[in-house]
Amino acid sequence: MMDPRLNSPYTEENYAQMDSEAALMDPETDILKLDDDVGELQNDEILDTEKPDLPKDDAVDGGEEEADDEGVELSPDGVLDEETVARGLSNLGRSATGDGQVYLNVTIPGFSLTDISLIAEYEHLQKVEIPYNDITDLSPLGKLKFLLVLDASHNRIPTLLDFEPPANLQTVDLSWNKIEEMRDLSAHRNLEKLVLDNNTIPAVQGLEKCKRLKHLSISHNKIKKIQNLNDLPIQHLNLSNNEIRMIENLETLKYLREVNLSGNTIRSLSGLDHNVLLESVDVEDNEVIDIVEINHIKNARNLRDLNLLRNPIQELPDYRLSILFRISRLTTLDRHHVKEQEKVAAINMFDPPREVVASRDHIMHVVYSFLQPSRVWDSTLPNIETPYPMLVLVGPQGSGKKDLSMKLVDEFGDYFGYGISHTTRQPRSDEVAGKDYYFASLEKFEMDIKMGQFIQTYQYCDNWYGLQMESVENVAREGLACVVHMELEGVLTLKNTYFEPRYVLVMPLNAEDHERRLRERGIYTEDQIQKTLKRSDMYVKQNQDHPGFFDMMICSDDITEAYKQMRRLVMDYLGISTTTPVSTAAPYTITDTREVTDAFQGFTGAASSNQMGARTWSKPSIPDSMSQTRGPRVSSGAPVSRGIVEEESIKRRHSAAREVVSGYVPPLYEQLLTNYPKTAPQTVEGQLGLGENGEPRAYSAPINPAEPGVDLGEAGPPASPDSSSSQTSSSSNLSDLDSATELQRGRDGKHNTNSKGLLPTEKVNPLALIDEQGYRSASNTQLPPARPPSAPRPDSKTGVIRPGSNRHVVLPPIQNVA
Ligand SMILES: Nc1ncnc2c1ncn2[C@@H]1O[C@H](COP(=O)(O)OP(=O)(O)OP(=O)(O)O)[C@@H](O)[C@H]1O
Repeated sequence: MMDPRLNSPYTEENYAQMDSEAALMDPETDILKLDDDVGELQNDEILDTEKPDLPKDDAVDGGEEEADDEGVELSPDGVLDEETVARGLSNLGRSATGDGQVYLNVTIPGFSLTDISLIAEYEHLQKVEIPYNDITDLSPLGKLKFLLVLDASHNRIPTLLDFEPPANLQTVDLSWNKIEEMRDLSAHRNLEKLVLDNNTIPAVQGLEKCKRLKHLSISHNKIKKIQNLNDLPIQHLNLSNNEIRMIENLETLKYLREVNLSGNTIRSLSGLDHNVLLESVDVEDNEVIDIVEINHIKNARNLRDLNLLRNPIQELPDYRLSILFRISRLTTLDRHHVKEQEKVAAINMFDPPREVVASRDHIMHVVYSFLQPSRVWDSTLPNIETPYPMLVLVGPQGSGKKDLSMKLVDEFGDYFGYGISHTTRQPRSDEVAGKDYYFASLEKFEMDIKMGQFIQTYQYCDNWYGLQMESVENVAREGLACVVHMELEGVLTLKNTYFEPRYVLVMPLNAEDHERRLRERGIYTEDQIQKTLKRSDMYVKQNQDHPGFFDMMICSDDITEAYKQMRRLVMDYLGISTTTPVSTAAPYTITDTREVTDAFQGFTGAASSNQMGARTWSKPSIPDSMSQTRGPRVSSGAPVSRGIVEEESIKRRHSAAREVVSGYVPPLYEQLLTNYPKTAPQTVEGQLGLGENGEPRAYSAPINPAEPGVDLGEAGPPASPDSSSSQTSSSSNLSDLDSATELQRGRDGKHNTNSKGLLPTEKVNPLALIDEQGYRSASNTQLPPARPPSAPRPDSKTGVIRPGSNRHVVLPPIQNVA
């Protein structure tokens, strides 16, 4: 057998041949490895991939001797012999001195070696693997000047690296030995990886000069305190299964990427706050109990792997989602791969997007309402033609939307009623229960939720707000469109319902004015003011990010101006001349009923021929069928000015017609960018009514509080015009009214009148109407039970008109009239 200690067992010829083949050889075979490669060889890999997987028990104990197949005894009495070394050599390559070919590695596991003196003669070895022996003395290694990698794990070595240091020793595995303490390793300053697992080391020390140490593992020892690691470039630190109680002195480990502190008695993750490059944290089997501990590793932007198994924190409800919510970038948690769905679930659970909250809110109310005995809300029942008309003023607190709503209802009481929300907040001194809000205790509010009463609810500044179906229905039953005001979240819920309100964003654009207004009210805390101001940005963003979400925006910096704008808008809806006041408080005179009729008709004509969309507002007073008979709008010989919507619509149609005739097809981008209204222009039907004998009057039903069967509740009905004042206002605008009355004539030309000779929508109590139809209402405030499927549907032919949705007047869409 050739002497393996020789520099080159091969001739120059062989070497040349090997040199050329080197690149082709499989590195796995471990037959040929040039010395150039050794330097680049990842020491970790060497240890990991080449270390024989020999459990300690399998190692040959002293006394037993190895023999090969031919019966040759290897290293008798634990003394390393040449034959054993020869068999363990591998990786032929250029020597570090560059003067020949040598074996660079030796692997001699499990030979019960106690004496390795012979190894000193193989001075070119760069990698020595001698695990699973009984070695106590490594001093012969001092002769291996070129040693880079040492694996002497599973031996009986009592002292750490107690031999003359090879200049470049980089990787050392001395796990499973008898080392009782760490000594000064200043001499091994090129150490990059040191593994000292399963010894009995009580303290980390002696590493101060190891300025290249990247990997330190001292698990299963007796370490009580993390210390003496300052400023080391450690990337992987394993101090698992020690007696460590707190994480400390790691802040200077700027390169720390992986830390394993499992199997200690650590309660807090504080101490990891500054290790921002952490990718993996393993604190399995510790005493981490509080979810807030996670905050200490939140700053680690690269953290992907976290193990908190066997910590009390696992007992927390929704523990896994809580963690994922706090650190959503994790890919592995508690050794389990994190699924995308979990991350979504975590966000939906702990910080759900407003849309999700709204959907849940909606689902909750739908479910609770289904759990109640089935009810049909006639007046707001959706139908294929038009939804029930609602106007929602939305904006941040203090934007003035409530004032605008109230004022609108005051002035346009013939058209709008105020939808009173419920709230758990305390009434203010100037507020009237049942007018501003229905004030309820939290218990009552919750009970109402469970009773399926709400359409939507929202918690704002610790108080609950909600709109009940009955509030809307109360307004609808009067034949009025409902005006409500709410925060954005309420709108998001409403958008899930079958209601299709128009949404007007009332926005104070000047933050300072807004703040001043909030402060002047003197009812908000500083926190509330700040929250409100912050939420203003949210409204602006919502408006920008979701074009069309709001049908219109009104700047409410100047509330008077805002109301003017609102008023114009509403008058435009209603087709009322903008030059004339409408309220009984500020009546205006209609000089020529024709003008009114014509105005309405013109409005109808324009919009009805507009095919841009289908969403409409309805006013449940006038049969649709009648609304189609109107002619063009002319007033007193002069054309009545059209609404802006109408004008725009006509312009668009004319231009479209011209383009079609001329064969012009707009390019795609133009089609895409054309700023059509987000909401569809509609057919405008009877909004106006003619009184009997040609008298103009309000067509909507003035509710007489004294009238039996009508319970107005605590606060009475939503603002509703007084019928006498309406009637006497031949002056009263409601230019509309003339034609509306006309429209309310039956198909046979007769009025659908009740016993008092009034139009059903004017005097008929909807509840009485329901009773007439055989429905019973337990109390006046209660709505009727569901109509049995077999029950005849009330219709105008029988002279009884179902309140609400079977009669429609349609309002045009909101356009910015500014
Ligand atoms: N049903 C509801 N759903 C959601 N938000 C609502 C609802 N009812 C009222 N809100 C809104 O809750 C917020 C707080 O109501 P509150 O009555 O305390 O407001 P405010 O201080 O009077 O301010 P504002 O003048 O804007 O109404 C307001 O923005 C209000 O519009």
